[in-house]
Amino acid sequence: MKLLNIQQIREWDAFTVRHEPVSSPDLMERAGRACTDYLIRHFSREYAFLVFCGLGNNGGDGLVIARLLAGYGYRVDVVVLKHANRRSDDFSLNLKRLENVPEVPVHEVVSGDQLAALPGRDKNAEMQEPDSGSRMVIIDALLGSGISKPLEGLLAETVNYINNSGRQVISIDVPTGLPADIEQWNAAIYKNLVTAHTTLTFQVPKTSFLFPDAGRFCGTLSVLDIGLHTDFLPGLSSDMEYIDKAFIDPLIKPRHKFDHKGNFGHALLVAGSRGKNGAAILAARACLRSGAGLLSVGVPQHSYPILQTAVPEAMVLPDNSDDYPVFSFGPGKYTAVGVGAGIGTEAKTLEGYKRFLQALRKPVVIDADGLNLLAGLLKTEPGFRIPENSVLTPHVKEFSRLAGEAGNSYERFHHLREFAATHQAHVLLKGAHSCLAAPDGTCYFNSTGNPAMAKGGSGDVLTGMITALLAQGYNPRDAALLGMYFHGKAGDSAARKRPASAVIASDIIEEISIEVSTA
Ligand SMILES: NC(=O)C1=CN([C@@H]2O[C@H](COP(=O)(O)OP(=O)(O)OC[C@H]3O[C@@H](n4cnc5c(N)ncnc54)[C@H](O)[C@@H]3O)[C@@H](O)[C@H]2O)[C@@H](O)CC1
Ligand SMILES: Nc1ncnc2c1ncn2[C@@H]1O[C@H](COP(=O)(O)OP(=O)(O)O)[C@@H](O)[C@H]1O
Ligand SMILES: [K+]
Repeated sequence: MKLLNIQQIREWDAFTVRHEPVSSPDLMERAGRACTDYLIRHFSREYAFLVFCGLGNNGGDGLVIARLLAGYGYRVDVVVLKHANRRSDDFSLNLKRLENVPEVPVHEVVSGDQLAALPGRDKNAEMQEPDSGSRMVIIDALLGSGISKPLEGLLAETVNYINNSGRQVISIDVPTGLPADIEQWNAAIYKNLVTAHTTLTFQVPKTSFLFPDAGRFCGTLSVLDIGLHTDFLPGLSSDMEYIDKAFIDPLIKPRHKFDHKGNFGHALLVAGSRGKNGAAILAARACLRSGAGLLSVGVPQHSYPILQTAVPEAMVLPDNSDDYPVFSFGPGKYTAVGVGAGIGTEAKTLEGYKRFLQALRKPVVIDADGLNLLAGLLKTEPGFRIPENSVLTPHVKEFSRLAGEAGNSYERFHHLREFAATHQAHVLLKGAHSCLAAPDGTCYFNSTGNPAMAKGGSGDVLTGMITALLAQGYNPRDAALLGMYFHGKAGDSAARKRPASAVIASDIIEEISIEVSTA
C-alpha cells in the first residue's frame, strides 16, 4: 500500500466522490460505519461511549459513530466542542440527523469549566457502584487530518481533560493535535495532543504514525478500509510503502510436488561465541523454519556439541578457534550467508571477517556484531565496500554506529535512505514499524509485530529468516520484506498465546509460517 501525504489523501477522497460516484455525506457515513463495526466487535453493551466532536469532518465522523452506536443499543453521549465559528457542511448535516435520535444527549461545551460537568467524570465512584454507570470509553473525534497548527485554548484544555480522564481513548483517523504528515511534526511545538490507546485510521496510515517520536500517540493502530477508489492509485507517485498482506502474498513462491531440498538452497550462518551460542541456535532454528533446504552453521569449536545437540537438523562447521569465530572457512559452496549474531568483536574475528566479506560473492545478511565490525571497517578503511546484494539489519544503536547519531526519528530516516543509496545495500532499520530502505530510495514500512518482541533474541530470529529466504533464491529486497513481515506476524501469533511480557524469541520461531494466509 502506498503511503500518502494528507494533500494526496484529500485528492483521493475527491476522486472517489467524483468517480464512484458517492456523495461526501455517504463517504462520511461509510467511515463512521467502519469505525462502528470495529467498536461493536471490541466492546460489549456494558460499555458506554462519550464521543468528543470538533466542528469539522472529523467531528462529523464522531456524530455518525454516535448515531450508529445508539442504533445498536449502546449508551452514547456526545460532546460538541465549540472551538470555532465555522462548521463543515457534513458536520452540520450529521448534527441534524442526530437530533432525530433523542436517546443520545448532546452536550455543548464553549469553555473549559464545562468539562467538569460531563458524564463519566468520576471514574472512582463508578467503580464503587458497578451498576450505576457503564465502563465509559472516550471517542476522540475532535480534529483529524485538518489540523494546521498546535492546539491552544479550549481544544488544548479538552485534550488535557481526555488524557487525564483515566478512560480508554479511541481516536478517529488521527489522535487530535498530531500532524498527520511527518514533515509537519515538531515535538517542541506540538505539545497538546491526545494520547490514544487505539487509533482507527481511514484507508492508509498517516506517515507520522510510523515514526516513534510522533507515532507513540496513536497506541494500537487499526487501518480501516473505507473503499476509496483504487483507480486513483496508479497515477500516484510515492516512494514510501506500507507492507501488508496484499503486498506480500504475490511475492511468495509456491513449493512444487517434485521439489527437493536442493531447490531451496544451502544457507550458511556464522553466529555465536562463548556465552552467546543462543544467538546461533535461534538464528539456525529460524532459518530452518523459514524453508532453507540445507543449513550449515559456522561456530567456534567449543560450540560444536552445543549446536549439534540444540539444532540436530543443521550441519555444524567448526572454526579454527575455541571461543569466537575467526572465519577459517570461506563462503564456498553456500547459496546465501547470514553473519554477525553473537560473534563478538575480538580483533581476530575482525581480521577473519574482513577477509570473508571481501571474498563473498553471495547474497548476505549482516546483523548485530557483524554490523558493529562493519561500522569500524567503513571508518578505518575508506576503500572498504559492503558486499553486493547485502541486507543489513541494524537496530537504532547499530545504525547510529554505521551512519552517525540522529536528532530524531525522521532525521534517522533520512540517514537510512542516504546510507542505502550510498552503499547500494538494503538496510532494514528495526523497530515498531521496521523500515527497509532499498538502494533506489524506496522505503518499506512494516505493518506487523508488537512490543512482545522487544526482547533479546528476536533480532537473531529475523537474521535466520532472511538468510533462509536469500538461500531460496529470493532477491535481497523480497527476502528482506518477507522476513520482516513474517517475523512480525510470528510475533503477533506468539503474543496471542501468552501475555506480551512472557513471549520469548523461541516462541516467535514456533509461530513462523511463510505462506499465503487466508486471514
Ligand atoms: N478519506 C478520508 O480520509 C476521509 C476523511 N474524513 C474525515 O475528515 C477529517 C478531516 O476533516 P477536516 O478537513 O474537516 O479537518 P478536521 O476535522 O481535522 O479539522 C476541522 C477544522 O479545524 C480547524 N483547525 C485545524 N487546526 C486547528 C487548530 N490547531 N486549532 C483550531 N482549529 C483548527 C481547521 O479549520 C480544520 O479544517 C479526517 O481526519 C477524517 O476524520 C471522513 O469524514 C471521510 C473520508
Ligand atoms: N515494539 C515493537 N513492535 C514491533 N516489533 C518490535 C518491537 N520491539 C522490537 N520489535 C522487533 O523485534 C526485533 C528486535 O531485534 P533486535 O533489537 O536486534 O533484538 P536482539 O538483537 O536482542 O535479538 C526487531 O525485528 C524489531 O522490529
Ligand atoms: K481525532
